[in-house]
Amino acid sequence: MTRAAAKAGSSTPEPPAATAVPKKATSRKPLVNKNDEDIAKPPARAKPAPKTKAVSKITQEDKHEREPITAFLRIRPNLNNDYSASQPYLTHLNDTSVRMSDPNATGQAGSRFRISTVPPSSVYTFSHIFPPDVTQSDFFNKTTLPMVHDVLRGQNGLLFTYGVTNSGKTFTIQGGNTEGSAGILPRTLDVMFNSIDGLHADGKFRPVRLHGIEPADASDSRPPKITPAPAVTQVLGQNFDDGISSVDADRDPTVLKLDRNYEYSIWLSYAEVYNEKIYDLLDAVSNETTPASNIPRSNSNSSLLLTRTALNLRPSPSDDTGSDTPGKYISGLKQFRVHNATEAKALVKMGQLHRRVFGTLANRESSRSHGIVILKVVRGHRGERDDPTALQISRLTLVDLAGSERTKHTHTTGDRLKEAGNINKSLMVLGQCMEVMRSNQRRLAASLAHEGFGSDARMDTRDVKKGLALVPFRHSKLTELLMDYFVGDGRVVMIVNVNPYDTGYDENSHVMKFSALAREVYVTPAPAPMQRIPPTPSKLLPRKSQTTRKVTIETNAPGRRSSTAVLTVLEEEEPDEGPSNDGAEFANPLVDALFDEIEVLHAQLFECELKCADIEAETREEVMKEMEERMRTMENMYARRIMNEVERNETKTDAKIEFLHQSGLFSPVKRTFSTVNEDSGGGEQLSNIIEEVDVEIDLVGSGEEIVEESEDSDVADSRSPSPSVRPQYKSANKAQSKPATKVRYSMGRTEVVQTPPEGPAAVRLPSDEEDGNTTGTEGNTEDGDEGEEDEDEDEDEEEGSNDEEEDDDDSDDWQPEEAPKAKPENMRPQTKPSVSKIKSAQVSALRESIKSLSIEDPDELVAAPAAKKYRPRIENLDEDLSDEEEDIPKKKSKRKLGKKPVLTEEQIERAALKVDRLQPNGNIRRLTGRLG
Ligand SMILES: Nc1ncnc2c1ncn2[C@@H]1O[C@H](COP(=O)(O)OP(=O)(O)OP(=O)(O)O)[C@@H](O)[C@H]1O
Repeated sequence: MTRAAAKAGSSTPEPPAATAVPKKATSRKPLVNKNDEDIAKPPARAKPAPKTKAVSKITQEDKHEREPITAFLRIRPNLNNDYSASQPYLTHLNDTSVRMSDPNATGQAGSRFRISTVPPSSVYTFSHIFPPDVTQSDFFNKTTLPMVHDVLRGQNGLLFTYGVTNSGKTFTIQGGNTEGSAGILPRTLDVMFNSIDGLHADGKFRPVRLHGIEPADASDSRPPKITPAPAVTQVLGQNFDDGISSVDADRDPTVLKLDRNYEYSIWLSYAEVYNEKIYDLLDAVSNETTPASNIPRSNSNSSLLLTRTALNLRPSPSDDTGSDTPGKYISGLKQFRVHNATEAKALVKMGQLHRRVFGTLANRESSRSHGIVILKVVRGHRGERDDPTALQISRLTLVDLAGSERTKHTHTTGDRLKEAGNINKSLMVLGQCMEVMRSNQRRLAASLAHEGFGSDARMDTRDVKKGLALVPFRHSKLTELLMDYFVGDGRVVMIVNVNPYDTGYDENSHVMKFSALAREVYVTPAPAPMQRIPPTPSKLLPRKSQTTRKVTIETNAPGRRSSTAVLTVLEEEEPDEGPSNDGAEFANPLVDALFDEIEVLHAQLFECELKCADIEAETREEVMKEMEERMRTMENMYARRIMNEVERNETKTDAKIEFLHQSGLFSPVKRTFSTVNEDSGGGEQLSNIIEEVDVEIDLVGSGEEIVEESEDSDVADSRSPSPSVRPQYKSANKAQSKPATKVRYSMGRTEVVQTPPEGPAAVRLPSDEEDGNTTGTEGNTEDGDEGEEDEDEDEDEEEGSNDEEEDDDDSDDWQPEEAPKAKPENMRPQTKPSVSKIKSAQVSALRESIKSLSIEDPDELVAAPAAKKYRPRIENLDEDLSDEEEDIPKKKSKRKLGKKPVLTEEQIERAALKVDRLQPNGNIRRLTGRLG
């Protein structure tokens, strides 16, 4: 853009704020475009020759009302309840304002960590807000119909949709496939052709550049050939005719009332801006370099080379119009004269097909390019048909912008990153242009509002304009192409599309901010100027640069086989003719460099934000993992502690139970005993041996308690059940000086228990082996020797496993505070010599008889190897006993017992006889039974 153009662009006058409008504004002429009579007497005829461009511009601007860019908001419905889980972050306050609240900042976790600079809640105002349930027809009538009317009366107009991906931009422009869902573009075509019905011009002239006109070819009046290249249709596997027949099914019946003295011809072009290059979507796709055999068939992967050429923008010569209105046109863009809406819609359809074929994301619905449809209306008075200077050309440009989301939200890389960068660049530049225009307009308004004298006197408006900032239209193809609208060449309407259920709150906030900014920019919707015959356009220079890229197309049309094709797209660029040959444009390298710098800084800012977000996410994850690990460790530790505590308590309880058993406080000791049935006649018959006798040989049972002399305490001592008992016993005897000694005979084994006269001071801890012996005996009597051995083996195994368990447990279990060592001699229990020698002799004899039962060492029988593990701390045992005596479960008496020696029947018999002989009236209870 030239400096002059930039100045002109930035010189849009002040907004019509009450304070900013000088008295001069009251003398402005009414809007000429509102009156058909004004159009009938176009300004070109009466236009005085401008002395200078600047003066001319000011004059032209001052003639027309300025108005802000109109911004409409359209809220997308929640289709198919896709976002049922989320709440919309837009609240529809009234027809013009809406509140936007960050869903992450409403007291939920994470709001403290928001890195977004976007405020959590803001109210935005629009010219009108359309709720999700607005119909396409209503929307069109309120947003676009007035503009269509203006265009047909000679006024230029620009309408563009702005919003993030999936917000409904394409739906708004093109519409859907269902009845009544036609969008703005097809409805515009319908209304235009409905309105000019019977008013078609003969088409002697065609429009060129922005405002130019030239004699038309005869071919221009023929209907356009609406057939995409065969390659394209075959690639897509679609019959294009089907598409055409369906385009006109949904028609808008609106008819606008026009001045019937005028004739009209309508011309259509369709371009796209992709990767900062402009392509013609209605140009025939060339595949000349590809042999016909290479045309891809269904499901084939053969490559097809398609070529298209990128077009340049050229400044529209000012002598087209005689005005200095700047602006650029797409050089070489094809335009077709369309005779009816159906024809026009078919062309649009073909353009969309090409857009899809050449799009890098051909299989996605998302538009990554800016689609631009330009409708030109050539209007001439019936009486001046042959006078080209009486013709007026107006333009309506409809732009479907690409999604405005940033790269960080789309996880774009490689080519997509470049593509996204270019989309962002053009939208960013659009925002910058608006920003600069707004600030220029404010400065100008402030200067015009200034009142004063001398040095304080109001500056000359021309001087103020010289100091205004340059609007950077040239920095993107999009703004360069649309710049003439912003500098006073028509009305501008922006449609903001928003999907309030989408997660892109930040992105939508930027969209809203952009719209707020746009609404503060004023444009001058001047009527399109009248024409003069332009000079013949210069010939195109030979093509220069080429780029190729691969595009993969997949089709999945319903009812058809899916097909895949790989295309090679050759994109050529026409040589840029450089700055305008009319001298209207020159570049300022410093400004260019500064804008480039801004872009670089913006890119760096994006990068930094992205990195920050990544680092934050990583840090959060690390912290979470560490916390989880710690929690797990603590959980395990506490679980282990609880287990240890439980085992310790169990051990303690076991020890107490054993202690109670031994101390006789808990229950009578029951033991099994096999003996000879007296009734069998002398005990000769083994068959009469009692199978199971619950016998307690209690030598004290009938009141004959054998209490040994202190000198015989060795007996008791030596038969102490477990070494572990001894210190306990000893300590108990310290308190109880007169322990009683009980000798028990149980199933061929003898045990002598020191029982203190009072309380449970004397302790004997039975071993598992002991109890096991009892069980084993029961089994033996039934199964005989063989079974007995098996049983023993099984028991051995079980014992082994128990021992293992116990050993394992030892590591975690409660440990005795102090393992008792050997009992010192002088600590042996002392008993009073209060028992008769006869009884003592009887005991000795009994012992002898037991010895004779091949039991070498009776101590072995009562040894309690496992007792070492269960050594209760007896200091507090009395208390514990009193507390827990009641709770001791009876099943404890059935603990698994150890192995014991087995007596033969003969031995049992002999022992029994001896016992009988010794104590014929003794307390031996015999219960009859049988063996085997
Ligand atoms: N108002 C609406 N009513 C019904 N469906 C809608 C509406 N708006 C959008 N849609 C549907 O939502 C989907 C996305 O819309 P669309 O393609 O127009 O989004 P977009 O903003 O153009 O996306 P992109 O920028 O990626 O091209 C489409 O399926 C479209 O039909």
